[in-house]
Parts: sequence; C-alpha cells; structure tokens
Amino acid sequence: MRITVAGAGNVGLVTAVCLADAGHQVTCVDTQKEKIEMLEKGHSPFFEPGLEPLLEKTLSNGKLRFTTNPKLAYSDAEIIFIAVGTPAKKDGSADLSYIYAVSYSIANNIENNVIVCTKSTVPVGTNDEIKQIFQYGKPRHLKVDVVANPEFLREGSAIMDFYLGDRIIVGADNPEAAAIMEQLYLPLKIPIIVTDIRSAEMIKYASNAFLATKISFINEIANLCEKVGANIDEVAYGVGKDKRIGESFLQAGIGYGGSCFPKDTKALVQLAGNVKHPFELLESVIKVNQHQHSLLVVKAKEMMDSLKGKKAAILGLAFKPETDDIREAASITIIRELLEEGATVTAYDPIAIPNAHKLFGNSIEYTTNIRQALKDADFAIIATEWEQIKHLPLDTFAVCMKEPIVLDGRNCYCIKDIQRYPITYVSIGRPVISKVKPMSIK
Ligand SMILES: NC(=O)C1=CN([C@@H]2O[C@H](COP(=O)(O)OP(=O)(O)OC[C@H]3O[C@@H](n4cnc5c(N)ncnc54)[C@H](O)[C@@H]3O)[C@@H](O)[C@H]2O)C=CC1
Ligand SMILES: O=C(O)[C@H]1O[C@H](OP(=O)(O)OP(=O)(O)OC[C@H]2O[C@@H](n3ccc(=O)[nH]c3=O)[C@H](O)[C@@H]2O)[C@H](O)[C@@H](O)[C@@H]1O
Repeated sequence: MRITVAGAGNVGLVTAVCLADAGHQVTCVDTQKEKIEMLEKGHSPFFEPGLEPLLEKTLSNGKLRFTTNPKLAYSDAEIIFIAVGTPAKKDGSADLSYIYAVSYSIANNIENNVIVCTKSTVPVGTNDEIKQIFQYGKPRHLKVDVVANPEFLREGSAIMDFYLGDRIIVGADNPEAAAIMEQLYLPLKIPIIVTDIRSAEMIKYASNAFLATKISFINEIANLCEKVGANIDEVAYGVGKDKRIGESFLQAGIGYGGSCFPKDTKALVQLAGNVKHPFELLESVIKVNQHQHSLLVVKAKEMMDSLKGKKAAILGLAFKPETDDIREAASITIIRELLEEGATVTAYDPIAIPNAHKLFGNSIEYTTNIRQALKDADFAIIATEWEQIKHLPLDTFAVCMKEPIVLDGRNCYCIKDIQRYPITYVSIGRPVISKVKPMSIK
C-alpha cells in the first residue's frame, strides 16, 4: 500500500521503517527540515536500538522516502498515519495544535480517498474533531475515514514492540476502514481489537494511567517498607507472582519519567475534570511520583545536613536506559534541587549528554566516564539503571569518591554484594547499609 506517516519522532519513524520493511511504499513527512535531511542520509535524530539498520535498508531498497513537502506526502496516499507530538500544556491538558495543523495540511493536499489513522495519543473526542476538519476542509468529491490507532511502543525497545506488541487497537466507525487496517496489521500476528473511536482513545490513556499507577503504588509500598523494616525486592517479587497482579512494572525507584506517563496522566486528570469527574486516584499517582523524584535529595540532605559546596555525581540522565531522552526524567528534578542547595554536579550518561546540555548548559559538568563523574565526589545519586552502572565493580565507589556515599534510585545492586564493600548505601525500600559513619535515615 502507499502509506504516509506524518511526524518523524519515535512513533512516526518506527512506524515508517517497519511498514516499509514489510514491503509497503512509505513516505515520512516532517516539518523540521534538518531532521528530514539527516534521515535522508540514513541517520536517526535520536537513539533507538535497531532503528538505523532498518532505516538504511528501507532507504536503499527504495521502500522509504522522506520529505517536508505535504503535497508530495499526502496527494496519493492510501493510508496516512498521524504521529505528531501532543505535549502537555501548562494546565496539564494535551496541546493539540500539531494535530489540528497536520489535519488541515492533509485536507488541503489529498487527491485520493484515504484513511487517516491517528497514532498520536489524543484525548477522547479528538478524532471526532479531526473528522470535522476533513468534513469541511477536504475536496468535496473525496472520502476520508478517520481511525484511532493508538500506539503502545516503549522507547528503547520500540522496534521489538512494533513486531511483538500485546495488541493492536483499531477504533473505527466504518467497518470497511477497520477491515483495511486489520488487513495491514494481519502479518504481525498480534491480536487486533476493533472498537469505536472514543473507546480506542480511552484505551491508550487508561493503559498508561494504569501502568503509572502500578509504579506509584509499588513506590509507596517501598517507602513503607523502609519504615517498617521490610525489603521491597522480596515484597514486589511475592506480590508480582500473583498472576492477577503480574510481575511487570513493580520495579520501585525514584519514579517514572519520559515523554508519555507524566503528560498522559495529567491529560487524563484534565479530561476527567472537564466532565466533572475528579480523578482523585490518578491525582495521587502524580503526587506520589513528584515526591519520588525528590526523595534522594531529601535523604542526602538528612545525611549530610547541608549540601552546600558538596560535589555530587549523578549517574544516569536518561529517563530510562537505552534511550537518550531526558524528558521529565527524575535526574532533572534531582539536578535542579542539588543546584538550589548549592551543590556542584558532575553527571554521567553514555548517550543523553547532548540533550541534557540543552537544558542545563554549563551549570553542571558532564562526562561519559563513570569514574570521572565519581572522582572526589562527596556522594553519588544513581538516576538511571544503565548496564554500565549496574556492572560497575563495586570497589570503584570507594576508590574514586571522597566519601563513598551512594544513593541508588534504581536499586541497581544486590544488598548482599554491597555489604562486602566500604560503602554507605541508600536505595529504595531496602535496608540502609552504613559503612562510613553512623547515620539515621528517617
Ligand atoms: N515516544 C513514544 O515512545 C510514544 C509516543 N506516543 C505518542 O505518539 C505521539 C508522537 O510522539 P513522539 O514520536 O515521541 O513525538 P515527537 O515530538 O518526538 O515527534 C513528533 C514529530 O512530529 C513533527 N511534526 C509536528 N507537526 C507536524 C506536521 N504538521 N507535519 C509533519 N510533522 C509534524 C515534529 O517536527 C516531530 O518531529 C505523541 O502523541 C505521543 O504521546 C505513543 C506511544 C509511544
Ligand atoms: O505512551 C507512551 O509513550 C509509552 O509510554 C510507556 O513507555 P516509555 O515511556 O517509553 O517507557 P517505560 O518503559 O514504560 O518506562 C516509563 C518510566 O517508568 C519507569 N518505570 C517503569 C517500570 C517500573 O517497574 N518502574 C519504573 O519506575 C521507568 O524508569 C521510566 O522512567 C509505555 O510503557 C508504553 O506502552 C507507551 O506506549
């Protein structure tokens, strides 16, 4: 089929390369000229494992092309995927300006009947608004079907998630359009669930909100474990073994970040508020997460009285491993609060430094060498569970740091292993290992 994907972000690019690799003729359009120029040369503008090889393959076999030209992109497409951003506005609601702009652009440039399929995460009712744009904006003789097709891939494993997703949601009013989408996805052998459009939109928000709830729930249990002398590793394992609960998303830590959970939970709270249904549970999930981001700075302050003039090593900037994305990462809150307290910061990350530099400029130091970050540090905070950090020989902390005080926001190390080294170790929901000097963690 002739497919166009609007938006060359994570979702758009992964959709484009995977559909091109499946043999479809795919055009990916973006408004950012620099991005498109990079992509035409086979370079991805962000880090995503496995993306560049597929990009090179599909470019070289002529299945994929890039453009900034909407006429070229939309005029003869049979299916158009919308994968533009829907960032949070100041009040937490979703900013739909890119969705509206791309819809007008499609309406103005199509020359064939087409299915417009929304992959972007949009509040319930948005696809009805998109339909209105086409109803009044498209050439009269053309037929446009709007389908809600939310995306569930994760950054860092996006390609694998495309091929091995748990389900594909197709929200459609027109059974013919739904059938064409089912046909497109059939080779993936992933269960396809066809719903009405509004339910499809809600499935996406409910899924992200539920996963965020699981994380905040286990983080609250972890905080409680610390107070009552239990160990979250054992608790989460025991709880997760119940198949009704499930083992995934029970990893306690310094909270969720990224471009989606924070924005989508806030957008759902806003959406609920709009229909006079205060979503108190989700409001608490968000509050717990904000508290969790600051937790280790609070603990560091308790341990050291004042952080003024202290040298902090931040290990990990990305919101999770295998990505260079730092949007809403816990590391951002931690660094801001440390700077406010008068500490100096040296941050380690294997790939996210260019993005962090855009945010923090020269207010902190950066390194891709863990030992360099730890050198003469008064304390270290682990914010991302990169393999490089997890596999660091544990004597490195005592060898490199001025004071081997490690606050581990991702529970990277086994408590038993840590006990063999002269390290003071504070993690999430587990016993404190105090080797340097006696201290009380409240
Ligand atoms: N990042 C992720 O892992 C996931 C994201 N989503 C959702 O998918 C959507 C896209 O997310 P990302 O790919 O992360 O976004 P992004 O913000 O990284 O990329 C969006 C791209 O759309 C382009 N764009 C904006 N207006 C355009 C227009 N009129 N025509 C063509 N291109 C245009 C931008 O220049 C940008 O390159 C969001 O709604 C997000 O919530 C859903 C699942 C996973
Ligand atoms: O809508 C989206 O954009 C996507 O959001 C998440 O994907 P992503 O944000 O890429 O990453 P996750 O692996 O879900 O992790 C999100 C955050 O939760 C944290 N997390 C995750 C799992 C866990 O047990 N504990 C925990 O703290 C991670 O450290 C990370 O900061 C969802 O997992 C995807 O299904 C969804 O498509």
